[in-house]
This record gives sequence, structure tokens and C-alpha cells, in this order.
Amino acid sequence: MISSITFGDGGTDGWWTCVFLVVVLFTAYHLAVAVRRHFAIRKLGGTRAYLLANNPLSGLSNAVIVAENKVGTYRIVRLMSKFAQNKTAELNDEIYNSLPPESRNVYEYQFFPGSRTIETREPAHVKAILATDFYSFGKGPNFHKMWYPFLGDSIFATDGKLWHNSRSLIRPMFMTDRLSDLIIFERQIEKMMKYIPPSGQTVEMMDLFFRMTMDVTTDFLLGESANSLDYPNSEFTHAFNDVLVRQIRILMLRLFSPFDKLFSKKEYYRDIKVIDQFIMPYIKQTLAIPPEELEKLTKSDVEFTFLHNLARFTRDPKVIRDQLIAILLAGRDTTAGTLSWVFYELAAYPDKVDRLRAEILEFVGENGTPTYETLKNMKYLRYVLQETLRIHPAVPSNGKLLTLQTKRPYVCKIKEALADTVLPGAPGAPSISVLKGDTVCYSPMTLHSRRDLYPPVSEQFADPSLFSPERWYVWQPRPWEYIPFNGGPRICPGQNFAMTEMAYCLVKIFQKYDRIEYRGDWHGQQDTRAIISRPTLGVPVAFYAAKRD
Ligand code: HEM
Repeated sequence: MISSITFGDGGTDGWWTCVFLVVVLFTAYHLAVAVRRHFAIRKLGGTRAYLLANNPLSGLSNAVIVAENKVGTYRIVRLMSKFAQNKTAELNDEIYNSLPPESRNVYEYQFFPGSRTIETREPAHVKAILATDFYSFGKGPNFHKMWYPFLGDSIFATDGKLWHNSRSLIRPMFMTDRLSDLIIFERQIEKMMKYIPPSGQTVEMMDLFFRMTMDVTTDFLLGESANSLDYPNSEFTHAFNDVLVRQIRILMLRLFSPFDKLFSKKEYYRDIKVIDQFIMPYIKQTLAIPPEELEKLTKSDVEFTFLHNLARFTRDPKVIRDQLIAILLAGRDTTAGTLSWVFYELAAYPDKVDRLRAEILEFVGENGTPTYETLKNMKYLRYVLQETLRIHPAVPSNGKLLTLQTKRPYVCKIKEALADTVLPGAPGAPSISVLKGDTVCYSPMTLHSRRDLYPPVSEQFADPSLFSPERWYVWQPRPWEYIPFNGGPRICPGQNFAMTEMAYCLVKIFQKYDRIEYRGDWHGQQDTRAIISRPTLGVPVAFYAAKRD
């Protein structure tokens, strides 16, 4: 029948028949998938979230986003242009504001029935993904595969047993307040301060923060810093800066698969080689230390490094390499990006600088050295950091793929097959069925900017869009409404390390300076998100040294 269909000038055309068949099979397949998924969703007892786009046409072209009387924008084109302009926060607001009142905080879209993405800013959903239904969600095999050349089998790229092993391996180094960490902060922050020019001269602080956190993290991991403060143009520093950008480019090109293979990955692999050439000698050196010597080293709080700790539990250089790279990645950009935002915000509020400095002088004095105890007791200092992470969470968006595992990971004793699951409904709303393979994204940034989760604006509680550390004196976010460090079993293990490092840095800077002046376009600032948030225009400021008694 089909072969008798005629096209064009009336002759039977085998090619057209093939195309026709492909279209029919493609449509039939997707219809079958859609029907199967429809029933699977119903069977789970939940519903779908508000559907923003249902097929390539509505997804790619005319998905109507109704945002304050603006109708009919082109979603993907718009998304890409907002992303290119570093305005994804604006786009998120626009999308969420366009949702119907009964589904204000969650929506979904799909180009084909089998590729569904759910986006949520509902605390109950975040709690389920990160904690109560933890084993149903993970990074997924695709993420592991895509990041493998750079991150290997490290804590960041894995789920289940591999992830659990990594977590156990690194946990001991983050369990206690280590004196050696304070010594590292002192050493590297002091060095950074030498690069701040005399009063009144402009300095690009973001650049200094990225170099300083690179040196702190390598010092912590290897016992020796990469010294990017003194040598910002070293091959290693460049490779580490570039590799993430190249990794993101590779991930984005995957959207155009299989044509992504046409693009060369030579530079990406070259960067990884440079990074490995820097790290591997340290690993070799450490593995040459006899186990009994390593055990002796554990007694020394100052000499014992992260690398020593890893070598006590595994002699496999690849396992050690993967974990080191992951911590370097986790620890550097997050802390540098956050510190950059702290100084961007403070530069607009001289009164808050005064208040912060007064607290620092009260607790540490002009020349004193901070301890864990003094840092913990300085409330305003902590509130400055918490407030910065509320407005500018370092990881603004996060996603979890519903895992395709057939068994629960071994850490959980229940062995039944991992089935589809549901995200709990908000009060008064039905739960949302989630099927294996669906992608679920939650965004700390959009969650933190939900006005309905905050108390009314008052004299003590400023508008939530404003930087106001003072609000923390009268307000405590409810669980799962403030998640800069994630939560549940995958909560950031470096949280205490990062908060101490940033607090230490603020103390050192404001012991010396009592005024900051912003030397750029403060209001024109944007948010670049190469996974980690940072100010697009950098942080050009001038510091003014305080008069000493
Ligand atoms: C302001 C600083 C920091 C912030 C806001 C932050 C935030 C986060 C977040 C949101 C995650 C979860 C990411 C995901 O879902 O994949 C995470 C994971 C992680 N962070 Fe941090 N982080 C910071 C600093 C650090 C530091 C300094 C270290 C180590 C020195 C570190 C080590 C890690 C590790 C190892 C993970 C992976 C945990 C796992 O998957 O089990 N972080 N961090």
C-alpha cells in the first residue's frame, strides 16, 4: 500500500516513502510512549505539573509565556538570549509569574513524551528530592558519562555505592575544626592582601578571590599551594580556569547530538592533561610514604593533609586523583564567587561596613588573629555571609535525574526494585507523579526569591530583594526554604570550611580597611552562571585603610 503512494511529478519515489515511513514510525512510537506515560502517571496516583510545552513545536517556537501582558514570546530563543545576557533569574521570574495560581511553584515541559523536565521551587519537593526520597534521585548515568574525563568516579559525578564510598573517604577531613585550616587561611589571605593596592586605588577583587581560593584549596588538599596569587598565568591555573568553560560547552553541544561530535575536544583534553600533570607528582610522592609513617602523620594537626588522608584508605592513584579534582572544583569557585558577591553588596552599604567592622574590632581587635570560637560568636559577620548566600546562592540551579537504577543502593537495606515516585503536593494540591528517567530541577535562587515564604516587610525585616543582614536577627528560615549548601545526605561537606574561610577573609580585610568604594556600574551588574554564580562585571573597588591609634 505505502509503496504505491505517489509524490511530486507522479513517479514512485523510494526516498519519499522512506521519509514517510520514518515519520509514521516516529509519530507512532512517540504516541505509544505518551499513552504509556499517561497511564503510568495516573497509576501513581498523582498528576502532571502545569505543562508549559508539550512537543518540539510548542517547546521550540510558540510556547506562550504570559508575563505581565506580554504574550507569545519564543521560549527557546528567549531562553538562549536571556542566558547569553546573564539574565536567567529574570527569565525564571517571568516563567513562574506566568503560571496559573493553582500551580505557582512547579511546572514541566517536554519536547518528546520520553524527555520530561520538571522545574520546582517548592520546599516540600526539595525536601523529597534531597532527603525523604533521596534514593529515588541521583545525578544519573548521563551526567557521570559526560563529566567522566574531568571528574572520573569522584563524589561529584556518581550515585549509589561509588558516591557513598567517596563520601566516607572524604568525611573525616571535614569533621572537626582543624587548626591547620586556620593556618592555611592566614597564610593565603595575608598573601592576597599584599596585592591590594594603596588606599583609593582600584583593584579587581573577584580576580584576587579566585586566585586566593585556588591557593587555599590546593594548600588544604596537597600541603602546597598552586601559588596562583604570585603566578596568575601559570599553565595549571589557566587549564583549571578553562576546563570548566569547555566542559559546559561540551554539555550544551550535546543538545545538537549527533552533530556535537563534529566539534573538537582537543583543548578540553589538553587542559585535563595539564591538571593531571600538576597533581599526579603529589600523589606519587604521598603513595611512596610507608603506611606506618602515614599513620604517624595523623597525629599532627598541622602536617596531615587531605591527600595523606586519602592515601591511608586507598593506594589507587586514579581514585585519589578524582577526589582531589572534585574538591578543588567544589571548594574554589563557590567560595570565590560568594566572597565576590559579599564585597559587591557591602560596597553599596557603608553603614553595614561600619557595623561589621565594629563587631570585628570588638571580638578580634585591630591586630588579633581570629579563632574558630571568635568567628562563631560574631553574629553580624555570619549574617552578612548568610544574607549573601540567600540572594546569590553559589549554585543557583540544581537538577537531579530520577535514577534508572533497578535496585536501591546497598546503603539502604530495602532491596525492592526502585519504582517511579511522586513529589508531594503543596497544601491543597495533588502530588506530582515522576517517572524513571524524568529530570527534576530545583533552583535555590528562585526558591530564595519567593516572597510568600517571607514575613511581611517591616522596620526590622527589609524587602526580601534587598541585602539586609539585619533581617537574620528577627528571622529564621523554615527548613528547606533556605538551601545554599543543599541538604540531606548530599549536603555540602565543606560548609564549615567555606564559612570559616570567608569569615576569616572578611575579618582580615576589615581589620585593615574601614571603607570600600565601588568603581564600576553597580546597578548594571549581572549574574554569570557557569554552574557557579559570580558577578559578570567583576568587583572593581577601592579600599581605604582605617586610621590606627
Ligand atoms: C560558599 C561556599 C560553598 C557553597 C555555597 C557550596 C554549596 C554546595 C552545594 C549546593 C552542593 C551540592 C551540589 C550538587 O548537588 O551537586 C555542594 C556539594 C559539595 N561541596 Fe560545597 N559549597 C561550598 C564550598 C565548598 C568547599 C570549600 C568544599 C571543600 C573544600 C566543598 C565541598 C563539596 C563537596 C565535596 C560536595 C559534593 C557532596 C556530595 O555530592 O555528596 N564545598 N556544595
